[in-house]
Amino acid sequence: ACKGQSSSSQTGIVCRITRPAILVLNQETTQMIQKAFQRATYPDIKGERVILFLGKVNYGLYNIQISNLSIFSSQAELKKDKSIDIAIQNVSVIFKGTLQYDYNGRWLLEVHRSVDFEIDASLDLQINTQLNCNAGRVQADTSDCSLSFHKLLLRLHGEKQPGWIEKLFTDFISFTLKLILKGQVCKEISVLANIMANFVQDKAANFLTDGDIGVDISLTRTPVIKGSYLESHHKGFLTYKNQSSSFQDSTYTPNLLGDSRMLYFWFSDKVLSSLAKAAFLDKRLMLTLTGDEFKALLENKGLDTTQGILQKIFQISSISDSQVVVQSLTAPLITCTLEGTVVKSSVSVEIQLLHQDQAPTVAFSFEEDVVTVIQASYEEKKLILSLSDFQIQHKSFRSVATLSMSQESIQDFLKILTTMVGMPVIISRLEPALTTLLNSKGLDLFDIINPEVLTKQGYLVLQMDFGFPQHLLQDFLQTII
Ligand SMILES: CCc1cc(Oc2ccnc(N(Cc3cccc(OC(F)(F)C(F)F)c3)C[C@@H](O)C(F)(F)F)n2)ccc1Cl
Repeated sequence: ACKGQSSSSQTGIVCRITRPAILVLNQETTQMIQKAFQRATYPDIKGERVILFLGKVNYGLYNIQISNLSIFSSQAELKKDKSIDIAIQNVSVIFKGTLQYDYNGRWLLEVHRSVDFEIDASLDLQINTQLNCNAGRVQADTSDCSLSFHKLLLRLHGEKQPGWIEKLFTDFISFTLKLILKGQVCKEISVLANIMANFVQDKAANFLTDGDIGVDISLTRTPVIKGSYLESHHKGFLTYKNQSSSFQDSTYTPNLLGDSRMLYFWFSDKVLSSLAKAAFLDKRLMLTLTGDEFKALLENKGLDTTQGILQKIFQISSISDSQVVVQSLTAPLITCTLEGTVVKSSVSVEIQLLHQDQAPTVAFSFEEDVVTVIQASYEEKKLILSLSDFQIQHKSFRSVATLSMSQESIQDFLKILTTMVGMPVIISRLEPALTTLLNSKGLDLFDIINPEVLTKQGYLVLQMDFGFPQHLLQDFLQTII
């Protein structure tokens, strides 16, 4: 994916990160830069020079290590259609090591000296990061990485340092050191940037996978960088048992999302529909109530179980050995509208009699086509689903017992049963199940601020602010030695 930008970019999901988010994420830049300096290795610097009055001098700086590092500040800004420019000021770092030099002194006396040194450096870093697409994954290109030095001083331990060393350092060694620093630090920054990009990609893929159900989040195009946001476009195709199904969708246009909230996720409703289909195929859209649960539900809705059908039901099936099975007969169809998420599904409800030594038998069963309109919200780290509208289309009813009621009154009763018991129990089971699923992915660890779930014709938008995910950074920093 991505190479050569297939024109019909079938985008199912768009993630937009805006400037306010970049500022929050920038708070952790210093930790990343520190990590890069620490990971970098500094090769020995050896050489020989002819020094006035000393003749040929062999010298070498060995075992160069960082002894301490502090970073003053960093800024990040988005450069339209180009890169994320990160400027880091006043990195002050002290290197420690051993300087060894030897030369043939007067009367051919050989001089070998080894003295510990400290190099006191202060510098600025500029990293202009480009985001590319590589095999459907985000790739960070930080090759435009430059260091500018304010200060680079050599201090020798012990005796006063001979003038010629000072001159050698200033004229030559410092030049080599700057080259080495730039090369090593920028290389580590590139390594870390790509480890991080892979980390996010893998974490995101895991986020959108549960068992055999997954979402293909490979990029459909190179991430877009504008002045006030950056965004990535993903397929959003369903993968079920490793089969991927696609859909035609490129109804996304940038004006559908804003740039005042930190984070936006745009989902085509085809993504939601294919997830519902996978849940159906995975036999997740079924609910079983024990007879007792069913009776309790009826009672606390004030339904009289001594009248009409209910009386018949409880007459035939002694409560304890019966169960109610509710399930989807087809994959629900999900579409998004201004009113909310519309779920069309055909549902069957069976009241089964349980027997000791044989399969349950069905005492009553009925089928309905149900259309529900649902609004979702996320508060106190819990998903909340509220039903705003629904229609019930009665389809069929079967009963082992002969009922002395008209078809009409049976249908009315079933609609009441569905409305007062069926829907609420499905919602009340679905909310915690989805919340548990999200939390199993670690969503509850994120500090999500005032999340909103909006639906428009054909798509759903999640928009939110967030506090820096420290746990994610710690996770990430663990993955790198
Ligand atoms: C889990 C959020 C998500 C990530 C997706 O895939 C990717 C893959 C690579 N990068 C991204 N980015 C968006 C993003 C934003 C916020 C969090 C996040 O992942 C995570 F941090 F929550 C965790 F899962 F790792 C990913 C970044 C991409 O937009 C950019 F910036 F690199 F261009 N998303 C696709 C859909 C969804 Cl809902």
